[in-house]
Amino acid sequence: MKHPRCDQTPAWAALNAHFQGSGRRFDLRQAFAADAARFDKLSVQAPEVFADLSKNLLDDATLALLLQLARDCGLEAQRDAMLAGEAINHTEGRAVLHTALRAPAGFGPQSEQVQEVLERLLTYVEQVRDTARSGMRHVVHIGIGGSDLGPQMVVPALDSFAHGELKLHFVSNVDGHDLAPVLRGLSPHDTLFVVASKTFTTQETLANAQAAKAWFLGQGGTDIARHFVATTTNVAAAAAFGITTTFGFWDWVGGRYSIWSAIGLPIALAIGADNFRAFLAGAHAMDQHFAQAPLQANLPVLLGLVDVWYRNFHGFGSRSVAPYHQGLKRLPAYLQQLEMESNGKGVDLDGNALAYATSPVVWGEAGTNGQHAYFQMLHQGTDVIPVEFIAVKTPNYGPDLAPVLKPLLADQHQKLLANCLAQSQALMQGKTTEQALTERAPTASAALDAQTVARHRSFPGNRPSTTFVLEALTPRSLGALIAMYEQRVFVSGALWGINSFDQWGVELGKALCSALLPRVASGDVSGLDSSTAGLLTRLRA
Ligand SMILES: O=P(O)(O)OC[C@H]1O[C@H](O)[C@H](O)[C@@H](O)[C@@H]1O
Repeated sequence: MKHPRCDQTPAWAALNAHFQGSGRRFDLRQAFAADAARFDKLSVQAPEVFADLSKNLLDDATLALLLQLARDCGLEAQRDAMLAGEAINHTEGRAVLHTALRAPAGFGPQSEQVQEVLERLLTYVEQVRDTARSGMRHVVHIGIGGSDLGPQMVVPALDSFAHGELKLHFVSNVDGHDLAPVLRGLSPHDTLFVVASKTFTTQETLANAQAAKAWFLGQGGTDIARHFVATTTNVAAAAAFGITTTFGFWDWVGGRYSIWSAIGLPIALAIGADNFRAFLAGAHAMDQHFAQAPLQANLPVLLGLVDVWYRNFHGFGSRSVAPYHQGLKRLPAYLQQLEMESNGKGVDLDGNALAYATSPVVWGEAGTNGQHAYFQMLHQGTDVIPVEFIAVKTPNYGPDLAPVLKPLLADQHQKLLANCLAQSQALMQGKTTEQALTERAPTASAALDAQTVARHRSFPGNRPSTTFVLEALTPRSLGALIAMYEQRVFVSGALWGINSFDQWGVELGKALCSALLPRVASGDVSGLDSSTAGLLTRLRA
């Protein structure tokens, strides 16, 4: 069924008028002063994730119009079509059913095959974990993009749940500087290689897998069948490569949504079967919330609506993610693929060029590190960049924490939380020149007059942010958090009327790379543009 594109709806026109009127002049400070209940009204408790949306540029009228936009675009019907397994990835003729991977047995589409692989995978996982001390203690996961970013993000995030004897390594880049240092110091007899590729055709992954296999045999390794496993939808290609132990998944799982499939093998190896099931269960709980909660209390829906409000009306071009948990340091990279590969599209479902913006740039760094690098721009730069803070109430430093560290790290955790709160407060409050004038600036140049210094030291404020709070970073809460982001990306994509589930934009570079590869070897630059020819010649010289 066809649904109206956002810009073809009455709500879109009404939002435009509202933005041109009071919407663009909205002031957070006044909104908080005028309404003591703002936090209560604009915060949502979803499964495992509490979200404070109150520091966003939203008033009742904006929210009502955004919810109307969701209805005008048939968001609920679009959501239900995805969850029911309709082929909503229409350019590839595929369903989009990553939600089926985390549903309990017997629930929804594809359950039987999902459970069959999951059981086999988790049985294998427990065998490897049980014998890690005497068997394979190192796992080298080889994959890229959606076959890498998820495990690479989640394994350190859940470090305190990890098997003490198993060490996980990740190799993705075709650059040998990725593989070489990982293999240095490893020995084939206690190393397991996991070759992860949905298609099993990806240049980088196949090159690294070939090199790993050659290294394994060269170092005296013998049992490829035991030391190499593949996670893929292309079991035949893995077999042709010489890998007989394979855990499959299906074309209705997008690469960037595949963390819940066999691609999650390294996560399951690290945290074990029960914790992996909890990770899936957390995501399923968020799916149920997304499927059932009324739009105005539906967290992924509200987030997606705010994204559209900022991108298309305020014109904000990027969003920064600041997880205040070191374990989540790879979350921004994970979210980059999730959001920018999904929604970085320029045509609607019928292939018509869009007259409005789609995916913002998503970027970030773990807090507090980012504060000492680019937060300057967030506070005083000329662009308004909404920031997303993630705070975790209760830390977990894992087993065997030295007793002397306990009170010290408890204190550090308080500092971490205070920093997180201070940043969103500072973005919102800002500081006027008059306020700055009342303060002494110890490092200010004596040659400058006070007014000039105060202008440099003032902050515009009224800069929006969202803060998510998790009780603790656990397999379950992390599963829910990731699912929340996935569904939110679905929401903005559905309103924009784009296909969030293909990625044709990565193909041209791959094709040109294939054409250039023999030229890099031969030096033949005939017919190339002068820049490419000049660079190629220089790189070969
Ligand atoms: O899993 P693979 O088939 O090896 O693909 C790995 C990655 O490469 C592609 O270029 C896509 O842009 C990604 O969506 C995908 O996750």
